[in-house]
Parts: sequence; structure tokens; C-alpha cells
Amino acid sequence: MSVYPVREDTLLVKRNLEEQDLEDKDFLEIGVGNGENTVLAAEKRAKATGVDINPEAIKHTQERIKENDLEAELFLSNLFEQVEGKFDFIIFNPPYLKGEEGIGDEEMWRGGETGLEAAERFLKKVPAYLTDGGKAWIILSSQTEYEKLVEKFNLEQVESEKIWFETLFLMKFE
Ligand SMILES: C[S@@+](CC[C@H](N)C(=O)[O-])C[C@H]1O[C@@H](n2cnc3c(N)ncnc32)[C@H](O)[C@@H]1O
Repeated sequence: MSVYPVREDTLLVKRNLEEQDLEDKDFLEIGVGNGENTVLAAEKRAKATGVDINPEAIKHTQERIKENDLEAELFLSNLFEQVEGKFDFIIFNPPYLKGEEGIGDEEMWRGGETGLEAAERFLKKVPAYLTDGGKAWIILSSQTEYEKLVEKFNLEQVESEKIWFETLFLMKFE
């Protein structure tokens, strides 16, 4: 089992996160993967928490946090199952290709039969974990029927990026 690499979707979140004031904010990343964005949040002095279903991702991110002399709480959790409290800012770059979900090298790219299952479960649960005025970001892909979630959860676009076979959307939920 390996850790999801830094890709275009990671960097789409990252360059927008760089513009955010995160100081002293309660920040949560669901699905830390390579840890790039949780490390950035910790560098920006957020009170950073990160979870993943993949133990390798947690271990890898813990090592990066330590190497950079930063602080973040990192633990295994299936979405919010082990998460307590409320957060000002929650991000999730979910697996969004079509196919069975899981933590194997193939499965970590997949978000269920429609590619939207992991994203939809997140969007249903996220309101209970946001502070008043808090917001959540999620990545969606043109390779799925993402418009259904945009409509259902009233998502607003932060930025989109066309890569050769798809368009990635960074969407906001408030
Ligand atoms: C597309 S990768 C994104 C990784 C990293 N955040 C990034 O932007 O590069 C999705 C990550 O979410 C994790 N994941 C998938 N389903 C999850 C779930 N139900 N709960 C927590 N993490 C999950 C995967 O293990 C993987 O690390």
C-alpha cells in the first residue's frame, strides 16, 4: 500500500489554501494522503487535524510534520467517525474515479460506483462539524456527474482547472 502522490488536485487545493488566513483556526483535512495540505495548514499556524483511512498516509504525514518541526493531530478515521469537535475550515480531496472504494494502490483513487459516494457522504456529514461561519472545500471531477452534488448541497466554485482528460473543480460549502 502506498500514499496518494502530490498531483494537480493536491496543488489546486494548495494554491488556494496559501491565500487563506489560517492562524489559530481549527482546521481539519479528511484524507491527508501525502500530507501536503495539512503540512501547509500547520505552517500557516492553524490548529491542524488530519485523518485518513490509510495508515501509511497517517504515518507519512506524521513524519513530515515532525521533520518540519510543526504540530498537527493525525489519526486514522473513516471520514468523521473518530473526529470530535467543530472546525472553522474542513477540506477533502476525495477519491473520485468510478470503482470500488478502499485503501489499496488502485482503490485510493476510487469513490464508489458513481465516483461520488465518498464526496456525498462527506457533504452530508460536514455541517455537523463546522463552526458558525465555518466553511468546507471539496474537489470534484468532470469525470463524474458532479453537477448533482453541486445542486444538492448548493456548492460554489472556488477555482477550476482543466487537465488533459478532465476538469477539476474546487468547490466551497458554507
Ligand atoms: C485523492 S487522495 C487526496 C490526498 C491528499 N489530500 C491530496 O490532496 O493529495 C484521497 C485521500 O483520501 C483518503 N480517503 C479515502 N476515503 C476516505 C475516508 N472514507 N475517510 C478518510 N480518508 C479517506 C485516501 O486514503 C487518500 O489518502
